[in-house]
Amino acid sequence: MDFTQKCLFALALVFLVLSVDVGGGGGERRASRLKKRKEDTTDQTSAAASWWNQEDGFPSGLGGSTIPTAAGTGPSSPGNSDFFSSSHGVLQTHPLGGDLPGGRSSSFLKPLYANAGFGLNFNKRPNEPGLSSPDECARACRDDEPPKVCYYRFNLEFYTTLGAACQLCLPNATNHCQCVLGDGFEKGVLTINRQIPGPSIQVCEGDKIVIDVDNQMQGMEVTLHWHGLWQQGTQYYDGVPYVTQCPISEGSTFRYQFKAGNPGTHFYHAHTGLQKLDGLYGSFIVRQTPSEEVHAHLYDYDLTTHVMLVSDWMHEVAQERFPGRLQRTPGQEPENILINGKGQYQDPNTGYMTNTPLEIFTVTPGRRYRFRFINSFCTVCPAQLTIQGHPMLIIASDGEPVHPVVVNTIISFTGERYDFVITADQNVDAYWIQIRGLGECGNTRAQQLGVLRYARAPYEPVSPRPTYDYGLAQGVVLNPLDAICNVERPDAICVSQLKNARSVDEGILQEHPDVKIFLPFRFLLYQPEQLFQPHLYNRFLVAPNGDHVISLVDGISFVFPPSPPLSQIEDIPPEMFCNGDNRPPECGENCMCTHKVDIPLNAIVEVVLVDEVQQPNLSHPFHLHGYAFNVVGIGRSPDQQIKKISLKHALDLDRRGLLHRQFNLPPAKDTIAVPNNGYVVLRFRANNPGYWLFHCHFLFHTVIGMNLVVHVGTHADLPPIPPNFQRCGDHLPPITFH
Ligand SMILES: CC(=O)NCCc1ccc(O)c(O)c1
Repeated sequence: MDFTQKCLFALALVFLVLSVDVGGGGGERRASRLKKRKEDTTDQTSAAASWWNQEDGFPSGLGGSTIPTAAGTGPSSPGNSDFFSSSHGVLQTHPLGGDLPGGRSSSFLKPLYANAGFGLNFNKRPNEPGLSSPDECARACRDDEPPKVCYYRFNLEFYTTLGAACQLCLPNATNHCQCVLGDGFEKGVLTINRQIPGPSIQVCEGDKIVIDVDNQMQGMEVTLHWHGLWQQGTQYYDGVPYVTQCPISEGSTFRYQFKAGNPGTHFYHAHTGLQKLDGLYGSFIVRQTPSEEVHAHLYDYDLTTHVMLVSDWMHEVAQERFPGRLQRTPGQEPENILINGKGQYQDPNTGYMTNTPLEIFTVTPGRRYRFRFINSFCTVCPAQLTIQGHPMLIIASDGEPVHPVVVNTIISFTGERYDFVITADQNVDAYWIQIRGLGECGNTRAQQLGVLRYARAPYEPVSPRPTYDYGLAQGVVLNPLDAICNVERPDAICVSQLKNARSVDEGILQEHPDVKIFLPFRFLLYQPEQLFQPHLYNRFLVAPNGDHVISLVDGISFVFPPSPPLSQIEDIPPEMFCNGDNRPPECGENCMCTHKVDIPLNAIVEVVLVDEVQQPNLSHPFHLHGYAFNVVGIGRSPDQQIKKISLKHALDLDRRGLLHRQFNLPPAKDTIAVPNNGYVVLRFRANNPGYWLFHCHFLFHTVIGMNLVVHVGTHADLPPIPPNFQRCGDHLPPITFH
């Protein structure tokens, strides 16, 4: 395809966008368009609010995924996908020069990291010297260069997909044009700088990060959590509401500032309520210099554009599903999946498919590419990633390097990250990338496609699209759902069987830890007559099967205190805190309090998570803030006659030495799925003082209490509270009317 053709296709897209009904655009036009839709489609309700493949759209067979990138930086010009390139795994600015990283990406519609913090907001940038822009920070890391101070400004708003901004996206737009397409379905969302995902933060280890979060969401409070960053020395900026900070109130700006202390593929997301599901998330990559990066020799390129962030996507705002409906799509299953915010949607009733662009990752033949995969799901569905014809060499999980292992399919859970290397050694062509939602997503058959495209190849593979039921061949699977992890097998490997590529703290490998904590977790099932009584307002979730439940960890359903213990411990009534050994009196099965486990600083801690949920298909991923832990064992009961694991049984297995533990380079992670009807043994050295949330990373389980706080050290171990740190809490003065 030559340049003129590319422009034509781009123009076709713009016209198509213009044909989308954006409302308020003249009654005549609107009426005639709606009429046209009537002829084109059978389902009026969904078609009227969607970006469907219409007969007058793209030439047939081309679809949205054929859209070229920005003029002059299109993937068909040789080598231009290698904006950062090197032959030694070093990230360098490509000699083609001229363009800023923000000016190119695999789609002109939404560069991953364009313009974060500048542009119209430029006047709000602090007037301080020495701040670097997002583009300046997304660079090749070098030993001979001092760290930068990377400044980001995040504007959080209510927003809408397919809005009027989508008419303004020109093919040569170098800035983000504020059009959020999602999967082509029109709906209300929450955005950061009018992008989903939000701006990509890409820095070097040791850089200082400053992020001004301006909350302009009407009637909402918010915090952002930097998932995977340990916040050593900056505990106050971990972003957990009522644990490490007061939430950012509407209209105010909160400045997060911390060092990019631990390298790797991380991400960020809202930690308040259900906002993450509505669009508040983005990638956070901390690169190393080639001399520090243990796997630098395994790849040629580590591109800013080869971040693959996957998220689940609903066609309504998240609150519609919490506590949840009984009749109309009960439960919390997502309608779709997005790859870097992009995708298409096929209406299961009409068969109509939107023609929004798919995400395209461009590679040059013969080269080796590092991909950084981030699972930013909210629901319970595991995500299965397969790339047609391209095995993946796993080199890191949750930012922590492992000994390389080749797999063909990765199964991951929300909060996990996997780094892998792909070699572009196949025919110059385009290849499908398939993300399938497993588990409960089998009901909606949610899946998404992307494209791995060799430079100068077509934009869409010629092979048929993999479908949910006839997908790409799985081959060797990382993290099989059967979780048989204590044996070598030809068809699969578990993340717990990967070997740590760094040395492991000797203390972790001792037989006996200093502290050992068993944490069983389950749901508490309510009968409606227990729940719906006068003056009783217990929270609950309506599960897909109609069950009304809350979550319990060690018999406790976590509630947030009114103030953050980190900054306002004196404002929290001491009786609010509890744990398995100190339950509130007479709470019975329904104990609601601030579950807090105290750990001495520097202790070696072992946690045994035990799945007492017993819901087939559900494996709960637990995420620990402030740390990476070593995964020492994953398993299920070896006793054939024991059908269901329980705390009692896990304790018994441990006494008999039958809990699976292996001490040969256990991998480090910060998020680990506890297999259904199984357990996980993890260990860490409690060397980071603070109040660290430890929780199931399923969003709807977090809001019904599947959390606890790991409190490490004492207040004397903590850095001082930042000046003018916000305060919050109850206002309960004496009643003054006498
Ligand atoms: C008593 C019980 O455990 N009921 C099942 C509750 C449940 C909750 C959330 C889900 O996603 C799910 O599939 C099922």
